[in-house]
Amino acid sequence: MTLKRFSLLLLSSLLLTITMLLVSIYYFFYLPGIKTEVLDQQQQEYNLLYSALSLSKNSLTTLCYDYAVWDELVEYVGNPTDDFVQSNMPNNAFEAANIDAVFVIDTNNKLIWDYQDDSLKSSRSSLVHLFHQQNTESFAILPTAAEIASQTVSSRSGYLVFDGALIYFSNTTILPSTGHGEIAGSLTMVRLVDKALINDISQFSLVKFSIEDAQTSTKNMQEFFSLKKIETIAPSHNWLIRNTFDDQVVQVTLHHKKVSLPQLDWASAISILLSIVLIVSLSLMALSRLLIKPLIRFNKSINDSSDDNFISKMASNHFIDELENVSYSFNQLLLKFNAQQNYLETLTVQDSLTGITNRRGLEAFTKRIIARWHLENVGFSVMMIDVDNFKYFNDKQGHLKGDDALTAVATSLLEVMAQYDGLAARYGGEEFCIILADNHHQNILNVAEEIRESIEKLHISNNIDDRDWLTVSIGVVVVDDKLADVEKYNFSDVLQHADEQLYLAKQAGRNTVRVAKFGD
Ligand SMILES: Nc1nc2c(ncn2[C@@H]2O[C@H](COP(=O)(O)OP(=O)(O)OP(=O)(O)O)[C@@H](O)[C@H]2O)c(=O)[nH]1
Repeated sequence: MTLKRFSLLLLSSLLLTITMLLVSIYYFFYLPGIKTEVLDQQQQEYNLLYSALSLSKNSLTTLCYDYAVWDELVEYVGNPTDDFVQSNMPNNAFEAANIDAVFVIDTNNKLIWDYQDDSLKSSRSSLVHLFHQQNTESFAILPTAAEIASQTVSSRSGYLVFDGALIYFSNTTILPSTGHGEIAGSLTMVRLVDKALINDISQFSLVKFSIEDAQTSTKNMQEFFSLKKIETIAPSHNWLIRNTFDDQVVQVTLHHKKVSLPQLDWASAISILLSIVLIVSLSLMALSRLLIKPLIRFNKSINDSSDDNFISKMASNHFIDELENVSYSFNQLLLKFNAQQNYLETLTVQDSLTGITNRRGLEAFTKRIIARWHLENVGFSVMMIDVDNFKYFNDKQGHLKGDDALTAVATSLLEVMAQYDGLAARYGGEEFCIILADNHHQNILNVAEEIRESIEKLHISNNIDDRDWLTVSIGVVVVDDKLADVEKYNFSDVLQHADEQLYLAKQAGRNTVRVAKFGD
């Protein structure tokens, strides 16, 4: 698998993983959290409504008891006076306490005094009638005759429907404040659960609710006045409130503020997905630019090198440190490799003893000269240089000294040739060859003489014949420009001619130069 494909695969799986992670977070963490939060809120709203409705019930019951168990009221039932009413039962006190009706009844169930709010005034007789009517043995609202006779203290409260409206009543036997003694009658207080009260409770509890007639489908509806746990999220929840005779009277509907779970917003989801795709694409581009492309270039430069044997340096200044290190190490390796290569190449064209170019190097150099000669008919010169009586030298002074002498001769040749356009090489054994671009007869003769003299001036001890120093004989051939039928000749012909001149130089007594024109 290519690196490009691998990174594409890697980033695709990254894209998939991020998407799945986001979806999982949404469904397994975010949504359940929100669900619990909404359920908690709905439960709190129910608890608040429960407390508020209970408070409105309980406060009436407490107030009724406080008034009923009171010596002055006992006295008043026995001897009703306007003074008592004016100073102790003012209408505005009941209005302030949200009490819509108050009835003081003696032990004979005779109405002694009553207060009714305007909303109930028109139904005054019917309300009292209702109390009496409902007062049976099984469902009593007022103390029964038997209870009065047996002086049984009673306290009753509950819901009733009156003229289609829900009322809450509380009835307590009138007793002296000690809580003992003869029952003087009973006190009934009524609170109308009308729109005004519902509004008050709504404002007080900050919960919106309504109370309506119980619908027909109340079979599975639960009782309101037993603290409930809300199990499901819904826009509203319903409960029943029964009247004191256990009839299903009204249903309470709590309208929740937070009613639904957040829906998946497709526009947001798509924009998140697009953002992820964008981020992943940018990452891919960055990865490609910073890592993949340099590696591909790196690979290409190595591959290309196998075709032309030339390895180019790897580009540096990479953003990724490791890549920079690889590039640096590779370039260092390349430097070492090139140095080795150069060294090996030098070895193939360098004479190991004298250090100057060997015969192979000479042939490589000659190719260019010969090419120009054949193609453009440009002339040149060749010198064959042979150390005189070298066998004798070796025999007398030893082979090692002979090697040193050859090295000294080669070095001297190099020094002289440094001034001229040409190449000095060891041709083999004690024989050297020089190729010069110049083909001016006199110039070449001068160069050859300079070489001959420079060797003699090395003063390498020889002691042969009458000569003290080691010398060389030189055979020179000058190849003129514009030679006729140049294509007929090759380099070996030139060398052979130079060799002939060398032979003549030896014949002439050695330590001498012989020059001839090629072709003569
Ligand atoms: N020390 C040493 N001797 C070498 C080397 N190569 C060739 N020789 C010697 O060079 C000598 C050449 O001897 P000859 O060919 O007889 O020629 P010469 O003695 O120089 O006589 P002329 O050329 O006629 O002056 C031989 O004894 C070779 O052994 C070398 O690399 N080192």
